[in-house]
Amino acid sequence: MMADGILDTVRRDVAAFRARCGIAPALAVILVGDDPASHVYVSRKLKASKRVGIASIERHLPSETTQDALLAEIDALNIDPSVHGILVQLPLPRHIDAAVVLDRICPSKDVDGFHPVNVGRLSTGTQGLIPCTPLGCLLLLESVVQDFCGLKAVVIGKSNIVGKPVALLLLERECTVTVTHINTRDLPSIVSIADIVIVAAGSPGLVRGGWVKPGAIVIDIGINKVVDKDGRSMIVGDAVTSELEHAAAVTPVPGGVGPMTIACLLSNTLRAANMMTAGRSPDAQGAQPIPRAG
Ligand SMILES: Nc1nc(=O)c2c([nH]1)NC[C@@H]1CN(c3ccc(C(=O)N[C@@H](CCC(=O)O)C(=O)O)cc3)C=[N+]21
Repeated sequence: MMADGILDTVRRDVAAFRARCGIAPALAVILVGDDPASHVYVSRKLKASKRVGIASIERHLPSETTQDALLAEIDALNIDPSVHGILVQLPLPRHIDAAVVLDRICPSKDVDGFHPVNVGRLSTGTQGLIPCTPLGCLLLLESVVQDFCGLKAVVIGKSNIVGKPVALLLLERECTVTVTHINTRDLPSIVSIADIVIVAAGSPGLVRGGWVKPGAIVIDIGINKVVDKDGRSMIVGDAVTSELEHAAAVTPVPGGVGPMTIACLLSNTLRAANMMTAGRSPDAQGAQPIPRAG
């Protein structure tokens, strides 16, 4: 799996960082409340950190934590020089305004790439920290696409964490990008022109075989919990994989974009640590190039 290759590279580069700086890169993960899926994701992130030698700090706060208390927690991590990356697991409880919280994270420690400074950097093609899922999609695409120039990419979904940033990354690669969403009309006919289909709609079975042209590449970002006919619950994506034999490549769910997200989070943490120790950060002057695969 490609995520394993990235993790191997991160592990090697973490060792070099430790040799040079005498400390390990450190990732702080803040989890508010008891959402079971969030707990599973956070434990995966912490386990993967351990595997590559990144130190992790877990802050588990009760669901009734006030917004001010959460902001104070972020402030403390922001000024702690031994912390290189900060991630606040989403979704947050309803009484907390996620936009205010994400705004508070120091952009140079924002390993999710959700802070407006990093969003702005991405939109101008000059940022430091790229959101993990979109970056993972790009790396998967780069493993099968030699030249993106002029390819037609259709993105289904316009969220801030996936749809919009992945569209910007593909635009930066000179794709012709169409962003579609829940109110898009004639979605199947729009998808049918695509060389690259990126689906992040959270709708199981949305993308049917007949929507996708032969030879297209499908990146499936959906994570949907469904119950099969024997009553077992399982995770499926947004594309009907069994109908996509005519596609050039389709990412599976599970085992596709999800593990890449985690690998990119750790890669971002190492990058944040390297930028910080080199006195260069995405909120300082000096733009960082978008990293390439390989
Ligand atoms: N601040 C923040 N940053 C995030 O990056 C973030 C978040 N909040 N909130 C939730 C989403 C979701 N997410 C996933 C990460 C890994 C898998 C993953 O590894 N999935 C495996 C297992 C799937 C399963 O069995 O559950 C796979 O697809 O193979 C899935 C989903 C990160 N998110």
